[in-house]
Amino acid sequence: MVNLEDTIAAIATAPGEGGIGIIRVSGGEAKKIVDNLFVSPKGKKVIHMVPYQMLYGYIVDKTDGAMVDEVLVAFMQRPHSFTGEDVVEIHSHGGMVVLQKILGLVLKEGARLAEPGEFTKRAFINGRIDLSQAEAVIDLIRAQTDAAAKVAANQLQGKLKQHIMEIRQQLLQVLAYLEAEIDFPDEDIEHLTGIQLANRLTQIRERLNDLLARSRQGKILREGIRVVIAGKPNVGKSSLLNALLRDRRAIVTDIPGTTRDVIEEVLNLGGVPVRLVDTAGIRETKDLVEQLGVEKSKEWLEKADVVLFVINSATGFNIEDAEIARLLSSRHQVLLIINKQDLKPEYKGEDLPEELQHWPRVYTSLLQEEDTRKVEQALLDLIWQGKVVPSQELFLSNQRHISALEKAAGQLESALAAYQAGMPADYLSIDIRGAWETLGEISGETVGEDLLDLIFSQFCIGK
Ligand SMILES: Nc1nc2c(c(=O)[nH]1)N(C=O)[C@@H](CNc1ccc(C(=O)N[C@@H](CCC(=O)O)C(=O)O)cc1)CN2
Ligand SMILES: Nc1nc2c(ncn2[C@@H]2O[C@H](COP(=O)(O)OP(=O)(O)OP(=O)(O)O)[C@@H](O)[C@H]2O)c(=O)[nH]1
Ligand SMILES: [Mg+2]
Repeated sequence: MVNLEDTIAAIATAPGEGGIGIIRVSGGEAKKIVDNLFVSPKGKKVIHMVPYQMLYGYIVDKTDGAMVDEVLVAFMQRPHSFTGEDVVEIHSHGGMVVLQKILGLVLKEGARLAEPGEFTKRAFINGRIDLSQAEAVIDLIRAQTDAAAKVAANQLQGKLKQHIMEIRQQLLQVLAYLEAEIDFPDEDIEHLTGIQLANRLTQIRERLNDLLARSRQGKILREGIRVVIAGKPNVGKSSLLNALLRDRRAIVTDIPGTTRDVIEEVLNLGGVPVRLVDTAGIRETKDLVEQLGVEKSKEWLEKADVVLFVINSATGFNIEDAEIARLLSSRHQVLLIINKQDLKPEYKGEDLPEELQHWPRVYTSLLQEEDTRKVEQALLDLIWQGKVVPSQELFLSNQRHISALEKAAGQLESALAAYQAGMPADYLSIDIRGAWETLGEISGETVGEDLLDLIFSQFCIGK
């Protein structure tokens, strides 16, 4: 456990070529420490820092009186700062030597180097933000697409926090009624009827389920999905990869067995980070290298979220395709790509086995640009399953939060079941209290030190 009494400091900007760099100092001594290093243009040593006003001057190394850099200094007075403590920022030139030198001087004045994520951790511990907002900070920094950044920004704004607070409040109210029931069963105070109680619990559970439905999308935007292109040799898998990437990434020839190794690329599909994987055509083969490729294809199929299963209109669905279909399980989402339609436009998949008929499908000729867009649209439809939540309502993407919501929904479910089985009030209250506690894990009110440390250690230094 790190000491929160210390004044901490770190370089907050990315190391490298930036024009300006920021050293952040937070804690009780922040003002004094920077004051000791800062000299105003008139040579004044002890300066008056006005909160939220930039001061111009120099950082001077007292040991030799040398000017280290020309800087701007900003002071944010507690509790009105990111961490809730006094924060002073030194905005210097961006070079690493200058930044390290100033940081060194700040440490010499008595600050300690901040742990990764310690500024944000302090913001959390001082009640400036809840845990879901702290986690949103990491997500925002790591976001790879616009949409993922939007989800994180919504969460940082406190939209999830708000829901969790309200739901926990509702649970507490129900608990209060139950306690009254348990403690003063005969007295003339307001009791909930059994039906009212069940209604309230059902409402809360519905609210949790509604949040969970939205979280699926948030998670996709945050983590992306893995899309594996599979099929027998020569059906046009690599052509599809190239078309989606708008790039000649993979070798395409009319020789079956062209692709030997998996090819992985990242694609931004309407804001969804898609990890697109082209695989070797799956077939029985005597060629050792190809065999290894086929093994790898099968391994990747296991890991796929979505499979683009490519078949060839000219040959129809044959025994080789059937072998590959057997490798797909109900866990996979499958989009059938019925390719080479230019060779046999009348083929409409009529020979597909009954159990595969329900898969969504696209008819393509990959020699045509607009068919690529048809594949993209079908893929997006499959990913979103026709439900697109307005972007300002997306604020849930983190598996930790999703698991807690699922657990809480389950606890309410079992409270309802207990009610239906006619169990006594104190029995119900155990599950309801459990749900209240589980939701507190999202906001961070009921999590242990270990988990906090784990979460904040994922941050970068200076955040
Ligand atoms: N220079 C700089 N830029 C930055 C940050 C920073 O710390 N320093 N941030 C750091 O992540 C982000 C901005 N986040 C911040 C969050 C709260 C406060 C803050 O001082 N809040 C006070 C005052 C608000 C007000 O005046 O209304 C408060 O909440 O009381 C500052 C920055 C991004 N840009
Ligand atoms: N006529 C026609 N030819 C296509 C179409 N799509 C791909 N091809 C051709 O089919 C051949 C095989 O394409 P690839 O993309 O290499 O096939 P693949 O599935 O990756 O094959 P392997 O890597 O061997 O498994 C190439 O000559 C492509 O130009 C299409 O829609 N129509
Ligand atoms: Mg290929």
